[in-house]
Amino acid sequence: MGPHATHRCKDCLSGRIMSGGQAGRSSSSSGFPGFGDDMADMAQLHNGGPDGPQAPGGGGPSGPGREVPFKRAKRCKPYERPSSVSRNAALDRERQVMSMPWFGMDIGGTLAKLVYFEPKDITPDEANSEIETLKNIRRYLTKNSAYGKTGHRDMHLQMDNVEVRGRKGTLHFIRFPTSEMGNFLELAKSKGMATLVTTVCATGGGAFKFEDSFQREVNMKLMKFDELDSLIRGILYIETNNPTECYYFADPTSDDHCQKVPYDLSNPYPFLLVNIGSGVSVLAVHGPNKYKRITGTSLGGGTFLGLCCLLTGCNTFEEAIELATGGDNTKVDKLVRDIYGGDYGKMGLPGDLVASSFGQMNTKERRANVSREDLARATLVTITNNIGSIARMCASNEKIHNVVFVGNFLRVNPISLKLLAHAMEYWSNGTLKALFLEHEGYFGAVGCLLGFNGFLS
Ligand SMILES: Nc1ncnc2c1ncn2[C@@H]1O[C@H](COP(=O)(O)OP(=O)(O)O)[C@@H](O)[C@H]1O
Ligand SMILES: CC(C)(COP(=O)(O)O)[C@@H](O)C(=O)NCCC(=O)O
Repeated sequence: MGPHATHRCKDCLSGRIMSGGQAGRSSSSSGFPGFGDDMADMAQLHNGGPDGPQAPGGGGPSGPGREVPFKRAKRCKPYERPSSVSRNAALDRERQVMSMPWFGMDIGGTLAKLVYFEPKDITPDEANSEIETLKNIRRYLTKNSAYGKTGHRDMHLQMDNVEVRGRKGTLHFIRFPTSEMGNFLELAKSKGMATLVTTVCATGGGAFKFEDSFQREVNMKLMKFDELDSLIRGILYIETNNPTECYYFADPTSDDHCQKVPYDLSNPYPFLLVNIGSGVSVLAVHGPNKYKRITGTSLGGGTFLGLCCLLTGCNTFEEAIELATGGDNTKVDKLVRDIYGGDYGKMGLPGDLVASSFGQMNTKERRANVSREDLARATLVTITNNIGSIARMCASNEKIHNVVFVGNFLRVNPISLKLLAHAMEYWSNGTLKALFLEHEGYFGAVGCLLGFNGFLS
């Protein structure tokens, strides 16, 4: 290592997922420490090195997981002082990233999640110099709860008085269908986004798929982050900032006694993380920067919605859940008692256990007797039980007791929450605990918004 080389790969520093507050506002060239000349280089490292962004942590579809620390260790390299050209590029990048508005975006297979940071500590000087477009965008986002036909702000999830990149403010949570990306970009353009120098922190498959459209339509650069890194970073940040984020269900099968109980996740490791989005990823998390993707399944939230639309003619997730709420899956599924006439005692299988999902639907008579509601319920139970079963096996293999379920499949979906809670407890004789988080599908978006803090602290 020469005199200008310092070994400062982030992986060699102690694991730190930081809240923005840990980077103050007054000691770098930009006034934001941690966003100094080396930012672009660090960003390159974070994104998987000069060869481009890193792939999700799995070893291929449903394949064996690869240890993330191993992958990173390979990238560990001595820091070299950037040339003046790359220093200028880094400064440009820094200016773009630090200029408001600040967004974190997770563009998934079904939903795009947009987290907007509204600064509340604006000084009079800043307010005076703030351009009108920026003020309008802030007003538009924070005064409305619906955007166009399909954009929604989840006001109940809003987080006030939080610190991001050293600034105090409010986090707003917005979602829209990924299929509406074209309309979103048009709306953003109509609000003057293209006239701002903006870099948006982005994650999820869509950060790659739509990168060119963002540049072309709204002159926005996407700073890409890996979705699983972002997911974990977001969970740790939100959990730290919201004391009532995590909960479990006591007595999940009892209509009368089931209740949501807060759970303290401040010492979370190890935990199994099951992200139920369009598809499902299962991770074993041992530390802020130490996790592996164990497996995944393509039978996820997208499958539930797709099958439900096919079977019932419904058109939205909300409609699908409403139908399922009024349905009875035992008219569709074949239970152990339908086969045994009761329990299969020797193997400990109770009579009311589903033996075969949709197993009754092979006869005309049965098909004639099921409602759309029953079909929706059976679809929901099938997908949920399958995920529960995979989660349980993974937890048992990894010898992990806490299983944290996230992802928008769990949105407005108490049936699946309770089924998962029951399944974990019942099949493990009480050794596994299913935990849930209030911000269900927004962790990736928050995590990538915080991205810099993760490696510049
Ligand atoms: N309003 C909604 N529209 C579509 N799907 C929804 C909605 N709310 C919840 N979901 C469920 O959430 C899943 C997407 O979850 P999410 O975590 O956002 O994953 P992704 O990143 O793959 O889009 C859908 O497949 C569906 O099951
Ligand atoms: C490819 C994905 C990581 C994309 O994430 P998503 O948009 O579904 O949240 C996810 O859909 C997944 O892990 N699918 C399962 C692939 C498998 O292991 O079979």
